[in-house]
Amino acid sequence: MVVLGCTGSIGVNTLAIAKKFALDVEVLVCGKNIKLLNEQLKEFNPKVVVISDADDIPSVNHSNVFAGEENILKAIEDSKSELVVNALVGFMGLRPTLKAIQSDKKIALANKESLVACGNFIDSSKIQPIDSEHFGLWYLLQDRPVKKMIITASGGAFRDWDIEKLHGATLADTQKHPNWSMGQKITIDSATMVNKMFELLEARWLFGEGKYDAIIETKSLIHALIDFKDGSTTAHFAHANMQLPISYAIDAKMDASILKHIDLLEVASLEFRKIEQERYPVWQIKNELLNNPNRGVVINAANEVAIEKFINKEIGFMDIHKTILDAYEAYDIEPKNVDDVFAIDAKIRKELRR
Ligand SMILES: NC(=O)C1=CN([C@@H]2O[C@H](COP(=O)(O)OP(=O)(O)OC[C@H]3O[C@@H](n4cnc5c(N)ncnc54)[C@H](OP(=O)(O)O)[C@@H]3O)[C@@H](O)[C@H]2O)C=CC1
Ligand SMILES: CC(=O)[C@@H](O)[C@H](O)COP(=O)(O)O
Ligand SMILES: [Mn+2]
Repeated sequence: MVVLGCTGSIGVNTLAIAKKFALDVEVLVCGKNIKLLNEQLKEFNPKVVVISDADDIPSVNHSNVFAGEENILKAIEDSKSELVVNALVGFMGLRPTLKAIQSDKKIALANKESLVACGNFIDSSKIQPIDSEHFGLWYLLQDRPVKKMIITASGGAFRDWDIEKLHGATLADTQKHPNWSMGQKITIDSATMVNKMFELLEARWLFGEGKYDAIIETKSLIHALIDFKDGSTTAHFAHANMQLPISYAIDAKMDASILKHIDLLEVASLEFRKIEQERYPVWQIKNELLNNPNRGVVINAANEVAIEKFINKEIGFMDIHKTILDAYEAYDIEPKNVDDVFAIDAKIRKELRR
């Protein structure tokens, strides 16, 4: 397989599963973490390696190392593997997703930004979702009429903070996720609830038109629920560990034991909460966005610029919400094709960075 983002949170878990099932790793792609990459190279011995920065090539212990986006795309195209695991973060994951589809590969997709920004132009039949909630929905779906699909949110780092204090929240504060250990960007997205809004769009593109919603389940032990028309609701329970979704994304017929079952007596109780707009202001456009899913490209670009500015201390935490809501109002545009997606993304980034 080809593993994009091998040094990240999903990438490392993917390689743990590759090791467990003795799977062949043909290509490894990462950014700047050359130390971890070199350890992975000793273990997996891929044919091709691609990193982000050409200056780092001499530090990589491999004879076939390339750098930059063009070489990521070439490595996908040239590979013999049938499967590409896309665990890159952000909009930069979109071109590799499109290239993998064009090259007739199956995609194990963690890079939700691909679907958020470009879902209308991506053939979802090629995708097995890695995202835990979408894996949960996929696991629960059966041939029965569905009324509503519900995904859960943890509530993120600030679910119990005084709302007045949120303006002063720092980058370090955003990273204190209550249940999951993940990369920096998704952990910020979890604190703003942007992650859940993205996941509703992701679900819409993966599973089609229908009713979708999200609620907070504070322990992240339930990942998805389906309300069936008959009045039954089923829920997907599993420990908060991405190795389960990754295993199925790599092999949909997975029949091995991956995680321990949850002991409900040990859990004792679960708590559900409504997602409140006061704490998570972006949530006010959730329904509107679900009715206009093509506008995902707008909120994705605005979110990525806002996060950059927040990390650089140019704006405060709550300004991330404001940037997204303002951009959603200012840019009432929808892409008609893939080229439009890239053009709209570039325009919004340029204008918001001014
Ligand atoms: N973490 C999780 O549990 C979940 C993550 N996701 C999604 O999966 C994706 C990955 O998330 P996560 O693993 O947490 O992110 P991380 O930040 O942990 O990892 C990102 C990976 O992308 C690599 N990368 C970044 N920029 C470049 C570049 N320019 N060229 C090549 N490689 C690059 C990084 O390399 P390096 O570190 O070497 O710089 C790293 O390997 C995101 O879209 C996220 O929303 C979805 C569900 C759960
Ligand atoms: C593990 C996973 O799938 C993440 O997307 C997780 O859901 C993030 O946590 P939040 O529920 O806090 O957004
Ligand atoms: Mn998720």
